[in-house]
Amino acid sequence: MDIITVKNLTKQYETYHRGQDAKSVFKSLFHREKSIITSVEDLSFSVGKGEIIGILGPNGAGKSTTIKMLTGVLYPTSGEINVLGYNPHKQKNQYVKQIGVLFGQKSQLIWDIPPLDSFYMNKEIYDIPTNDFRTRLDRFVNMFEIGDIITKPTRTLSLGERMKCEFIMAMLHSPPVVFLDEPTIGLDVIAKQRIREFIKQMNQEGTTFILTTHDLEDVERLVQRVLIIHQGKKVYDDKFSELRLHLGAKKVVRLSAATTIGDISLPGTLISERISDYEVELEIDTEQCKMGEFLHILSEKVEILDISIKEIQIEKIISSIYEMDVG
Ligand SMILES: Nc1ncnc2c1ncn2[C@@H]1O[C@H](COP(=O)(O)OP(=O)(O)OP(=O)(O)O)[C@@H](O)[C@H]1O
Repeated sequence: MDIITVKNLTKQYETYHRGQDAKSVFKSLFHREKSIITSVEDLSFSVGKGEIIGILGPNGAGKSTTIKMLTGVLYPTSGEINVLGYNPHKQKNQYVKQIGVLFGQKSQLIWDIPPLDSFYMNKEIYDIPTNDFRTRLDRFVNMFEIGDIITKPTRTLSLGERMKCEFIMAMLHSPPVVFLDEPTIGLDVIAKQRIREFIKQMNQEGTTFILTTHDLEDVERLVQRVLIIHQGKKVYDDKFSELRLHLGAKKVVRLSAATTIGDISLPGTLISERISDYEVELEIDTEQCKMGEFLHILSEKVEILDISIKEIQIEKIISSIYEMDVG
């Protein structure tokens, strides 16, 4: 069952040219030339209940703008958004109670007071019954093991501690849909792991998550479906597991040899990086060149010292999708 539908969503920003040099900056004080930036263009997708969907794309692709429109922070220029039957920007007051929001770069906690006081503030804002509030708070604090820090002023907390508290802020009213914009940005490996476990647990209990991230480990560990946007447009929307198929059956081979490695002219084989005369990284399309055949021919050409065979990196697959779109 779809609980989010987005149809032909477009967002344009109006900006004014100021120019680079002093003369044009001065001129712009009297006459400002307007220009339009299209951040999101004709974007359509839907999200089913219980999904974890990742919105990916390079810097400036329009991910945050999309999340801001979905959460009702920004008005779309055109198009439609329906989340749980609500129109986010038109029914904002009722809508905010249905969703949780976390912007990795922007805090919802109040800097000078302890997180616990901010949690109590949300209890009032969201009308959370006292018993539910206590049960959820106890549970989340135990899950994150942060019982000892929630009474310290927020400004004294580490980034990881603060982010865990931000998650609690976003989840205390038990929203069915949660939007996360860069939820693990700047965190260490352990904190990232904790946060991913938390998201997974909440998802298993029925929460739908829509997240943006540049962290491909978030994607590999959490996300079931990816939506890739580039220059505001959707360029990919499918299961994460299908992403690998996009580049065919490619493998990466790291090879070091006792002798100089010259050109390896085999169909479906390409030297992707030459580290030295004796060490290279190759990309092999195993549909065109079987691994056994490759190894056999290779061993006739060079004296192999070491070899490793890996799956192609997910970064490469994703950037190949942007590149295809760029043409
Ligand atoms: N308030 C604004 N006024 C004008 N242009 C804006 C505004 N906000 C965003 N943009 C532009 O819209 C485009 C998309 O920005 P957005 O922040 O949505 O990208 P993003 O995919 O989230 O990028 P990043 O990964 O860097 O966070 C960019 O070109 C950005 O400069």
